[in-house]
Amino acid sequence: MNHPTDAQPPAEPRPEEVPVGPEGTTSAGTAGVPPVDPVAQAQDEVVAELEESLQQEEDSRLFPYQAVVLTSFGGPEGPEEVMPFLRRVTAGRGIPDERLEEVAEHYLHFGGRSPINDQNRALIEALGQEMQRRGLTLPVLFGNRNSEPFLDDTLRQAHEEGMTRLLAVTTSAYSCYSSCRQYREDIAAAIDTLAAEGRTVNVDKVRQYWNHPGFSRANARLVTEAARSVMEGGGMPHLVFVTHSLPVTMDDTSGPGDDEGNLYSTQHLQLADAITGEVGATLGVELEHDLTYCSRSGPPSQPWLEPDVNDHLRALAARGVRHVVLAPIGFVSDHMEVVFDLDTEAVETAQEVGIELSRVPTVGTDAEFVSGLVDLVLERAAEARGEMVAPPCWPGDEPRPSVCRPGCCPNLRVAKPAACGTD
Ligand SMILES: CC1=C(CCC(=O)O)c2cc3nc(cc4[nH]c(cc5[nH]c(cc1n2)c(C)c5CCC(=O)O)c(CCC(=O)O)c4C)C(CCC(=O)O)=C3C
Ligand SMILES: [Fe+2]
Repeated sequence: MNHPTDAQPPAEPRPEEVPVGPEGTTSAGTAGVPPVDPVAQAQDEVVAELEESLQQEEDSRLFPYQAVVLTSFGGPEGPEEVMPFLRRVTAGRGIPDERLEEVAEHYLHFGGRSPINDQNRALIEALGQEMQRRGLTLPVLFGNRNSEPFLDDTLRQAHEEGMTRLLAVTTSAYSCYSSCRQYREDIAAAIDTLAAEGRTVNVDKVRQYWNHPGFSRANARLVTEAARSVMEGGGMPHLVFVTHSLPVTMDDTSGPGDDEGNLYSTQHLQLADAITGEVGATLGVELEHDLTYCSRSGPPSQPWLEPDVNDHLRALAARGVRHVVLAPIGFVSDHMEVVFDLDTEAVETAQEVGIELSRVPTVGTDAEFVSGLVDLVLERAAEARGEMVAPPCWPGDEPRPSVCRPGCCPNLRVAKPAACGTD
């Protein structure tokens, strides 16, 4: 470990503190060995002790966890992986074949390689660096739901190395079945697979972080930068926020219970409003904004959240809007849904209708976001130790629970066990 720069230098030891060697002699003056300066040696020992106690104190900030697991969707990394990946994602889900072939085309258009795993490896690297900077020594592992490295393999490897209490950080910020419970079901399935091999592993999860400032404020800053450069070019930006569409029934049931619901769309609307207010205040203008959706799938007869981002760009153009800042607040990195559905399709639509589109980057490995994830890890560890925590929130003052409540964001097709919750 490096010496912490802000630590006090060890005090000069007094003569009576100079340690005594095993034979009852101080090491100075031992015959045949060059004389050792007893003061310097004592200082070294004091430093070593100090470092050890610092180390223990540091590790206790993450107690009881032995590793963080970045838990993500996964994606193919070569053309031969595309169809097996898509079949895994859609198993038992009634996605029409035409839709699968169409999605396979999107991947093949990029050489059959999704950027998502590389982006997650970069995030793991950034998380590791930020933890190291703060003197936190936990390993950061990688486990996917739909592609290698699979979550169960990662947990098995961790167990083989003696780790049994892990903390999942997912690459999904909001609340709905696809963004939360489905991850929890896949974590439970991985835990079950290991249990069948006689291995016991516990996994907790950080709260959904749509309103953790590390995520929300980083998004606000990125949108501000994009809007500012449109204004510097003489345009008036119209803010279009975009997220993954869902079947309306999935949005209706997102959240703590049937009577509440619509948590997914509500969270996005609240964040879009808050960011718009923030950008406007920073730039000294009143900006218009809307929330739109992308990446719809499922049969046409099934209603999904609307408006589609492409339809909305056409409608805005018809109203005379010329400059759109497109903010993909629903996504954490520039993966396939962003590079295809937005940077390919939406960009084409904008060109067709004469809109100048400036696409805001996703949070990716933004330092504020990465630092926020480390804060979430520390927060969850403190919570697991039974300490009082004051979870920071923006917008609003309601953090999502890190242990999901019974029945939240239900699986509408089959009931399955889910980890990190009370049901
Ligand atoms: C809310 C949400 C997120 C955001 C939260 C999160 O990040 O988890 C997300 C992320 C992602 N979705 C992804 C890919 C896919 N999603 C699909 C299908 C679906 N997604 C849904 C929702 C979401 N999806 C839904 C309701 C479906 C319908 C079928 C079902 O109910 O499951 C399909 C099947 C084909 C199709 O229908 O398009 C694919 C291939 C990738 C990987 C990208 C890459 O490879 O770079 C990522 C990050
Ligand atoms: Fe998806």
